[in-house]
Amino acid sequence: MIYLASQSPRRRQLLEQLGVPHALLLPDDADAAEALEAVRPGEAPGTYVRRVTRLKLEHAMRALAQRQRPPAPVLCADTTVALGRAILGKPRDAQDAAAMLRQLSGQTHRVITAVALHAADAVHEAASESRVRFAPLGEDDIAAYVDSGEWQGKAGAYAIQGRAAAFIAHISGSYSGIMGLPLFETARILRAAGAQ
Ligand SMILES: Cc1cn([C@H]2C[C@H](O)[C@@H](COP(=O)(O)OP(=O)(O)OP(=O)(O)O)O2)c(=O)[nH]c1=O
Repeated sequence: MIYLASQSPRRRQLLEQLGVPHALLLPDDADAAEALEAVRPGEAPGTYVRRVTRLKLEHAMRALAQRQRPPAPVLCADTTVALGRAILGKPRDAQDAAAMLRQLSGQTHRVITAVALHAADAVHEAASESRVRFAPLGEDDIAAYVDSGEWQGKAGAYAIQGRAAAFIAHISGSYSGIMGLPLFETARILRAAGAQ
């Protein structure tokens, strides 16, 4: 059994796909968890996503120690959308979501997901980077998508596993990584740690 330190239902679903028995380790304070995701000025997307993943892991390890739950490996992840050097996080509101979708329209961006696992006093890390090409979007496409609410809580304001699939002309890389948990890399670090 491992702990999945994540509030994301997608990550839970993806880990189930691997058949890894797990329990959830959720933060007591959602605002503190959100604060971990602040971007430093000038930080490159790959550096950012790895740093935030390590912070999430440290946060989760503290929660585990405080709650006196049985020890087991702890897994966490972070996903970010990068357009050039610009980091597109989760949109603040509908307007912000529409602005992100306008930026992504007709462009290729990267989706980077880092994973980190604490097991037997060692930390194992991996990351996947994918490229995603959006078709040009009309204002009507953007308005309908924003109305659907699917952008909420999604890096870059879209979900490949949802209606935004209709916008995506091409991907190269890891579909599960774009969704939030790269299964190839996750399985590899679980095996390396003897956790699977
Ligand atoms: C690009 C993209 C992102 N996403 C989601 C995955 C992540 O849940 C979210 C990025 O936010 P994250 O901060 O990586 O994760 P989270 O806050 O949802 O969960 P936690 O930190 O508790 O683990 O965007 C999709 O579901 N589909 C997509 O196509």
